[in-house]
Amino acid sequence: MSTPHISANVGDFAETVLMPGDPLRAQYIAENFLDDAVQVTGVRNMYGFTGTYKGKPVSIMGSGMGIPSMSIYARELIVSFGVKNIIRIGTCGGIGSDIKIRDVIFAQGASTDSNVNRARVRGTDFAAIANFDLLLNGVNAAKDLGIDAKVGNVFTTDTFYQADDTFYKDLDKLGVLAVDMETAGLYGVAAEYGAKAMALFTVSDHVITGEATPADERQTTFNEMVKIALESI
Ligand SMILES: O=P(O)(O)O[C@H]1O[C@H](CO)[C@@H](O)[C@H]1O
Ligand SMILES: O=c1cc[nH]c(=O)[nH]1
Repeated sequence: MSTPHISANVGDFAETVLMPGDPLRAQYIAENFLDDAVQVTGVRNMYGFTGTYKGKPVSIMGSGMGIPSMSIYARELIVSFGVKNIIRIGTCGGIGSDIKIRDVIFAQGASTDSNVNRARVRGTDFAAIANFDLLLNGVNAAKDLGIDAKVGNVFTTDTFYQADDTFYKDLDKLGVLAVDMETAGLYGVAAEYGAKAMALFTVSDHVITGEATPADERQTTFNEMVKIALESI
């Protein structure tokens, strides 16, 4: 059975799917972290894989960039392939003054400049929040691995290149930790279709200070986040 964007059979995906934005990162994770990983979809080169981690079935699939792309894949995974848990593993821009590049951040909630969650409930402000169990398991896994992760509100934007960069300073005053481009949409889709979702990121750059992770270090910090996500399952 296939959907417009996923060519796979029912049962090809595990109940838990980890989703980085980049499909090549999905492939990297499948090849380096899973046992017996097989590719289960590849429509538009948005690769998805299923294998096991420490004996537990798990899938990894790219989400693409932005709420519309993530929302399409998350909905199809939940509604057509029976996926119960989606864990976004992404990169983000740091906002808070105590946020450093390479930090790991859990998105407890996701504010947004997108209209998708208002559209869900008659124009009201739906609070896009992580599933508590997934969040708790993730935070505990980070602790067990000795990784000092931050937990809090993030901001999901439709606009990677902000016209007015003082915008981030206003978010900082409200205690927002970081910016990404998918999480508020993922949390809304999961709530609408009865699945659990949670997102964690590594900070690739700081949108106020301009500091950025050197390319050769990105893989190491990315690996830590993947390990947290896999250990949390
Ligand atoms: O690294 P990923 O998961 O793609 O996440 C971040 O990187 C992309 C922007 O460069 C956006 O998708 C943003 O959310
Ligand atoms: O969405 C993102 C991700 C990383 N850095 C940003 O500025 N935005």
